[in-house]
Amino acid sequence: MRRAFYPGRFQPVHLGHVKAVRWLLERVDEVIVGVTAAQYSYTPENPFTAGERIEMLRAAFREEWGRLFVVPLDNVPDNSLWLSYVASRVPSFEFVATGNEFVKLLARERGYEVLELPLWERDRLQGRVVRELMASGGEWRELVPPGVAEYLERIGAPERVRKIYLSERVKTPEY
Ligand SMILES: Nc1ncnc2c1ncn2[C@@H]1O[C@H](COP(=O)(O)OP(=O)(O)OP(=O)(O)O)[C@@H](O)[C@H]1O
Ligand SMILES: NC(=O)c1ccc[n+]([C@@H]2O[C@H](COP(=O)(O)O)[C@@H](O)[C@H]2O)c1
Repeated sequence: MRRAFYPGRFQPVHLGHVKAVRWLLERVDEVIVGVTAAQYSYTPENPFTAGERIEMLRAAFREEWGRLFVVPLDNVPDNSLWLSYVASRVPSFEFVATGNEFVKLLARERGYEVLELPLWERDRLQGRVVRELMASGGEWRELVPPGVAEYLERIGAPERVRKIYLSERVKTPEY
């Protein structure tokens, strides 16, 4: 059984994540999706709770669900201990899948094989862009899977993100 650990904050789930998971499922049998920074919510960087992010993942991966483990993981203060902590919380894995250079470094130093994820349309397919579009009243729906857009509307996500950005005085760029 070939398993990859794929970490991300999923704030929110977007079409880049969908591409990444499908790409991975062509190469491994199962993917452990680590919902990181699980202890954070209602902040500009992390507006959604871990539970909400898990609901988004299910909406995005209904067909693939049987081959995924989705595990919420708090961030830990000491980076050198992060992957040991992760290994104690999730099913066993041999690969770490990421496009993030820092995660690659930590993984290689712990002896994991890294699956380097290609990035799709990175200028627009990133969580920060989706959040900023929500905050500024822009068109964010086309950047996420339809089921995720529906879910985000249902929980009032654009309104939440706008209020968080306003209360934290986060500067939103003009789109
Ligand atoms: N456009 C994309 N194409 C492929 N993989 C992506 C894309 N965007 C993010 N990923 C992958 O998903 C993981 C990170 O997910 P995460 O939700 O934390 O990041 P993000 O979309 O860059 O969010 P943020 O802008 O909030 O930091 C990384 O391994 C990254 O390589
Ligand atoms: N010390 C830690 O807890 C630690 C270290 C590295 C990455 N992480 C998490 O993994 C995520 C990796 O995803 P990104 O590719 O978005 O950076 C980070 O956003 C972070 O939440 C946590």
